[in-house]
Amino acid sequence: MDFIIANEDTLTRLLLLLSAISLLTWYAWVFFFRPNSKPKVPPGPPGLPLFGNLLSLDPELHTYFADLSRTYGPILTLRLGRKLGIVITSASIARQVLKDHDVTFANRDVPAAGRAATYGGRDIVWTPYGAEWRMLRKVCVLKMLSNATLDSVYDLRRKEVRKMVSYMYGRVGAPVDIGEQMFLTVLNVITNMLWGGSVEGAERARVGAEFREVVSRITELLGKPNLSDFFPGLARFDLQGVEKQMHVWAGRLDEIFEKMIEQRLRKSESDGEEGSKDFLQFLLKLKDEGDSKTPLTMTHLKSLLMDMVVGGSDTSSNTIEFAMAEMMRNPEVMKKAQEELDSVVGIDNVVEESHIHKLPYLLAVMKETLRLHPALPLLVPHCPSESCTVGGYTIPEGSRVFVNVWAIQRDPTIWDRPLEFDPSRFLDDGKWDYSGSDLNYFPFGSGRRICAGIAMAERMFLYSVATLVHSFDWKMPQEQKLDVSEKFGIVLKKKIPLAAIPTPRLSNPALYE
Ligand code: HEM
Repeated sequence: MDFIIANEDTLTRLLLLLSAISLLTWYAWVFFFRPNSKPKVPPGPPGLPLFGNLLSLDPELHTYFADLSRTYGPILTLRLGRKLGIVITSASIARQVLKDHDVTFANRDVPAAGRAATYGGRDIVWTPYGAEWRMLRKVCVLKMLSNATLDSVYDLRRKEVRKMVSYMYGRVGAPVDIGEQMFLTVLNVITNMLWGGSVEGAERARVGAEFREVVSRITELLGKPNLSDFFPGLARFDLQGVEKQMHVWAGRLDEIFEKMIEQRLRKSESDGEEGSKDFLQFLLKLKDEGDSKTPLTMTHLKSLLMDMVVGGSDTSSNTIEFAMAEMMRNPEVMKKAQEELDSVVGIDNVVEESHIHKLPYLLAVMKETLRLHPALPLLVPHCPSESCTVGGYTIPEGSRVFVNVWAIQRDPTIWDRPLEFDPSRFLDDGKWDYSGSDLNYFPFGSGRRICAGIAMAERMFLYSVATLVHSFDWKMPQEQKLDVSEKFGIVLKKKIPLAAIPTPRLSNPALYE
């Protein structure tokens, strides 16, 4: 009997021991050895409780992010209050986001400022990927930004560019603010296409300066880190006043839109069907026709006008300003561009848009300008609609994804002498284009959310820059240094505006009329 009891004791101890060993083994497997089924979020700098990395953000986000990537690698995490920011700084990871997982990342993380500027985010830029976005984009691309429409309104571009040349001719010998003049020109082209509105004479400078300030304030607010975005619970307090300011600035544009729409409706009533053929007229007609599935509403209509004015103006004019500054800083580039123009256009002639297809060097100047100074250095932030694995890490649903195209296009492993402005790197082969298919060079973005205005941007840039450098030689006022440093915003701009002195190159004063 004693023997049986002793054996039972041993058995119990043995069972207990085995259970303990199994438990320990399971624990070790789960916590130490089992591969984690979900990869971790990317590494990133340590942050403070609650605020994370918010307080250490540098206002020059594009250079700050590039610096961080040198420590934390091509995909890194920033804790921005309650939101995760993911920064991507390599072509291969950018490809995964914008191409391989295109649909997952086709949404935007709409900032409070964006919502305030666009009637609740009802425009192309901020609307989530889906039927409404497709409808808006189709309307714009087909009816305003297609090559066919752009061909049909060449006269508008010509009129505005000639007006600018004539203004500059009148100021020969004195500095001209090139960014301001280009902004006015692009704005007049856009508003002419929208509702036939262009301003002349003294009004041109006044209205243009006002518009420029409004657009510049709007893009500044869109690029500014805002607590409302990082602590959604605090959004209704608008602690930094970003939304309030945005309502003021965007409200100024809204007043203009309202006025134009009202005028147009009155005119349509009196003229009947026969009326203008501009984009506003087309949109009003489309709104009235209604489409049962995804109708265009008045809110959509106004937010499209907002996209065209804000998205199309200083992106193009800032790029042209950078190009002029880079060419002036690199006189051999300016010389080559002028020689090309002289041989294609001639010195006793004016540039026409039909010439631009015959100017490969100028096209290379545009590509090189957009490589070094991409107008949207972090694109427009994307946002995954569900958690997704990228570069071996998890990007959680709802993160704000910054693709640092500015840094990728300066990557020394891709680009030889990356900081040098050398358009000839784009001459040898047709390898680099604006399609976004090569993620080493994608100044207009890539994938579904690629820029909707590439054709227009290309024409405006090439035609305007061709005209500026064909018509004039340019120099800096004596006491001023030429500089190409940048100021971050959702749209990159020159820190110091370029004011340069034009000297006529063409023989006949009639060519400046
Ligand atoms: C040099 C000039 C320009 C550059 C470099 C540029 C670049 C870009 C970039 C990088 C994006 C974001 C792509 C992404 O997030 O993946 C974008 C979006 C957009 N751009 Fe442009 N852009 C320029 C001119 C224009 C013009 C002239 C217009 C129209 C008049 C325009 C309209 C738009 C619109 C509507 C979007 C939003 C697209 C969407 O979310 O579906 N852009 N642009």
